[in-house]
Amino acid sequence: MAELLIISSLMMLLALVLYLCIGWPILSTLELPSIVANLHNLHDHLAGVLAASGHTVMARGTAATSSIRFFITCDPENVRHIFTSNHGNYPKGHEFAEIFDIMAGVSFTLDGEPYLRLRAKMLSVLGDPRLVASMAASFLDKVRDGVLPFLARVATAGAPFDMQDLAGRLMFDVTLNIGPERRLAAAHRVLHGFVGEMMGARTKATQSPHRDADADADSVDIISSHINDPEYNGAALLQTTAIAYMVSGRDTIGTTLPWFFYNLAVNPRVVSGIREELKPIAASRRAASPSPSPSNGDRTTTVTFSPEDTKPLVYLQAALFETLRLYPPGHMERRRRSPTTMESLWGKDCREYRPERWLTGGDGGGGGGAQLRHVPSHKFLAFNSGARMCPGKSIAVMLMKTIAAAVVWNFDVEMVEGQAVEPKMSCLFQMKNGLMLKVQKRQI
Ligand code: HEM
Repeated sequence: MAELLIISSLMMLLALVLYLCIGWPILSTLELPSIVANLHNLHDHLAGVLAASGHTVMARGTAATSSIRFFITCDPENVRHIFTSNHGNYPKGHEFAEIFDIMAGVSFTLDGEPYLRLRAKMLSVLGDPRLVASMAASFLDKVRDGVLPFLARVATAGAPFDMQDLAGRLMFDVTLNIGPERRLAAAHRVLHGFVGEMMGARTKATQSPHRDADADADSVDIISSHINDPEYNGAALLQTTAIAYMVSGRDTIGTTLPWFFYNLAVNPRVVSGIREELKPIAASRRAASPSPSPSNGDRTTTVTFSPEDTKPLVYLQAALFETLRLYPPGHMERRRRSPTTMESLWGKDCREYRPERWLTGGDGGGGGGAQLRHVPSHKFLAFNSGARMCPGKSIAVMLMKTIAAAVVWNFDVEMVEGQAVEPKMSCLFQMKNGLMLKVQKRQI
C-alpha cells in the first residue's frame, strides 16, 4: 500500500507518525525520533527535512509494517502531476473519509464519479451571481453593524480582544446565519440537530403558500440552493452539506484573518500601502455622504468599502495572498515550502511577509499602476489546485477584502505585548493562543 502526503497537514502528519509508530519504522530521511522531538516545531522541522532531501521524502515501515509506504512531497511539479494531470489516479481514499466522518457523503470525502456530480452542483451554487451578491451584502452589513461598532467600543474602553475569536464568530454567522459556535467536534450531534432544525425552517419557508416569490428570487443562500435538489433529498446529506459549507467558509477565512492582522501589526509599512489604495475611495465616499446624524452612531464615523470598491485593489489582495502563502489554513497545504523550493519560486526573501512580490508594474506599493501577478495554483496551494480547487476562492477574496479594508481604514491595530503567537497542532493552521490585539479609532 502506498500513501501520498502533500505536506502541510499537521493532523495527517500526526496520523502518519502514529501509524508508523505501530511498527517503529525505518524512515529514509524522515526519522521518527526527530519528528517526536520536534513536535512543538513540526512545520519548520519538516520544511528543513524536505529541503535537505530534495523536496520529497519516502518513508516506509520495518519488516512488520513493510507494506506501509509514504511519499511526502512539496515539489510543485509533483503537485501539478498529482492534482492536475493525473488526479484520477490519486483519490483521497477511504482512510481520509474515516478521519473526516463528520463530512461523510459530501464532496470533501468523496472520490470518482460521486465526487464529480457534487462538484458540479457546488460550482453552480457558488457561481450564482445572486448568491454572491447576497453574501456580499450580508457580510458588509455584519462588518458595518457588528464588527466596526464592536471595535469602536473596545477602542474607547482600551480593552484587548482576541482577533481569532472575533473572526471565527463572524464567519460562523456569515456562512449559515446560526449564531455563535463553540465545540464543533464535541457537538457533532448537536450540530446536526441544529443545522437540521434551521434547514427545516428554511424548507417550510420555501414551501409556504404565503411566501413572496419576488423576494425569494432575489434572496439566495447556500442551503436554499440545495433544498429542492433531488440529489440532496436525504436530510442527513443535506445537513452534512451545510456543515461542509460552514467549515469551508468559517474555518478558512476565520483562520486566515488573524494571521493577516498579525502580519499587519508587525509590518506597519504594509498598513500604509493598503491605506494609500483606500484613500481615494474614502475621499469620494466622504464627499458623497450626507452630514452626520447623531442617531446614526458609528456608521457616520466609520467608513466601509463594498466589494465593487475593493475589487480593483491589488495591493490589498497581495497582502492577503501573502498571508495565505505563508499561513495557508487548509489541511492539504503546508505552511511553508522547503526553503530551497521556496527560494526558487519566491526568491531569497521567501520567508518574509512582502506583498510586493505579488505585483508587477507600478510603484510596487499601494500607490497604483500595479497589477496582480499570476501564480499558478500548483505553486500557490492555499486554495488547492486542479480538480479540487476551492470553488469559493473569489467569494473568499471578496469577503476578506471587505473586512480587511474596513478595519485597516478605520482603526490602528497593535498587538498586546508579551504574547506568544504560534500555530496550534491541528488540521487547520490556527493560532494556538489566539491573537490579542488593541485598536484605536483613527481620526480621519
Ligand atoms: C481563505 C479562504 C479559503 C481557503 C484558503 C480555502 C481553501 C480550500 C481548499 C484548500 C479546499 C480543498 C479541500 C480539499 O478537497 O481537500 C477547499 C474546498 C472547498 N471550498 Fe474553500 N477555501 C476558502 C474559502 C471558502 C469559502 C468562503 C467557501 C464558500 C463560500 C469555500 C467553499 C469550498 C467548498 C464548497 C470546497 C469543497 C470543494 C470540493 O470538494 O471540490 N471555500 N477550499
